[in-house]
Amino acid sequence: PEAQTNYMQIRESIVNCDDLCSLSTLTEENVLEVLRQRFYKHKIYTYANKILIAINPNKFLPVYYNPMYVKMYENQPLGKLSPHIFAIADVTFRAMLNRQANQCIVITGESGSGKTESSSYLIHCLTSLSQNMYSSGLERTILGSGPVLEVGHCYVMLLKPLM
Ligand SMILES: Nc1ncnc2c1ncn2[C@@H]1O[C@H](COP(=O)(O)OP(=O)(O)OP(=O)(O)O)[C@@H](O)[C@H]1O
Repeated sequence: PEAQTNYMQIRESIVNCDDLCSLSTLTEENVLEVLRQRFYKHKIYTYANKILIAINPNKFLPVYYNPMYVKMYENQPLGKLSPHIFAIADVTFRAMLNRQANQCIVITGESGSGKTESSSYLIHCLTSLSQNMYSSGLERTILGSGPVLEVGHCYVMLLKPLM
């Protein structure tokens, strides 16, 4: 029973590892194990410091995309709450406003990994965050136009402050 308890505790700590940089031993095997165990628990997002790793669940996970989540992640430092794409949108948006400087989000992954889907969630969140400043047709316009720049398996989304 003691070995069983230890095993459960190790599993639990693996699943709760929100940031790969907090692993005491950083090996490819450990990284993959964390991502795998989290994925089994429907935790598709994990940080590697300020990088967000998203694993395509291939099904809609409503728990992630409740509109309330945009509010929840608003103005929160990265890493304070569970890893989420809305957190990335929020910190980038805030950095753009506070520094009055261009910011960019790079989304990369192989074909079918979820780049387009992730771009849509980012645009959705950025639109909500900026709804006081822009017209409500913005999201439709941006979603219709697709990512700002696509190079190979890489999308680059540029956020530019209004002068
Ligand atoms: N976060 C997600 N939640 C639910 N389903 C997702 C998610 N990400 C991706 N998918 C599913 O995976 C499919 C493929 O994703 P997507 O089209 O975004 O990949 P991609 O990286 O843009 O592919 P390509 O480079 O070939 O255009 C989507 O149609 C969607 O069904």
